[in-house]
Amino acid sequence: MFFTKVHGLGNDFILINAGTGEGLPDDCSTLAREMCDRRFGIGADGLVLLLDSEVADVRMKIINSDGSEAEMCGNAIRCVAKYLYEHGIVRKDEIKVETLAGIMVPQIIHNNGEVSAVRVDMGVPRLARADIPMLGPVGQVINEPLEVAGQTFNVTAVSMGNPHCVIFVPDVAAVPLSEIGPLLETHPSFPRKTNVEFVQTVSPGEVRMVVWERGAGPTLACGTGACAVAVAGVLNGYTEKKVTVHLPGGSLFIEWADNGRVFMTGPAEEVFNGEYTVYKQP
Ligand SMILES: N[C@H](CCC[C@H](N)C(=O)O)C(=O)O
Repeated sequence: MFFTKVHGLGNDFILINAGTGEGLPDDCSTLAREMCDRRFGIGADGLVLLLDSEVADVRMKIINSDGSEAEMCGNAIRCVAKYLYEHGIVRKDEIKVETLAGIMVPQIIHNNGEVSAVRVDMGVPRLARADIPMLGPVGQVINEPLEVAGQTFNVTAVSMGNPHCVIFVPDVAAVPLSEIGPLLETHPSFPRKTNVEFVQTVSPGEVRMVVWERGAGPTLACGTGACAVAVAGVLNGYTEKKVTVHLPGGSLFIEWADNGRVFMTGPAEEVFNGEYTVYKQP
């Protein structure tokens, strides 16, 4: 099985151009867990399968390193767009990608004859509690107290097709991410679990965040998470609708446009190609 290793700001993926899906196992969750294992496999935050689509240029199936399938992935879709363009598979500046969160439209950004970045229309954020999904009364979840391990966090919930629990703090460096992240990820208020973002406002146009991802744990970057953070910042009155989001792996530029849609701009890198053959011991 041939693969390409890609990343967006260090949020890394194994990308397989799978076409009809022939040759893939029925259970891709186990394949993802094995391939993503950083000791016994290739190592990655997730497995991205490119499949034929009847409604878009390609269908993107995202499987986290724990084997769970995600509705959408911001860093991966930038990598997918650049891969499709540079390999001549879809030689268009606007590429339609079918995902469980809907059809996303990454745009190739050129500079000096090269692909310098990808700008993605990430669609309209879902803010109704039921659409996150999150348990509780009808309405939005903005700066709402949530009890975790005897502590109370004020959370803002945003869905970019996948769920995000955003918490503003004075200093992200002081957040015990590995302790609190998994507790929030699996909090009973989130029936499909959630991604968890802690954010420090630097200025109305700049924030710093760390992320504990659903199904992957701490990652260097999260594209949908950066979008959720940008939306939460506006909802709480902390930031403007155009914001630079600094993550441990680098920065993304997010705009919540007047038409209600969120746009994310950032880099995508192809690192190496390989062939994955499982040699089961006899
Ligand atoms: N772990 C996420 C999927 C990957 C999202 C992230 N890597 C991104 O760049 O958006 C989830 O289960 O919702």
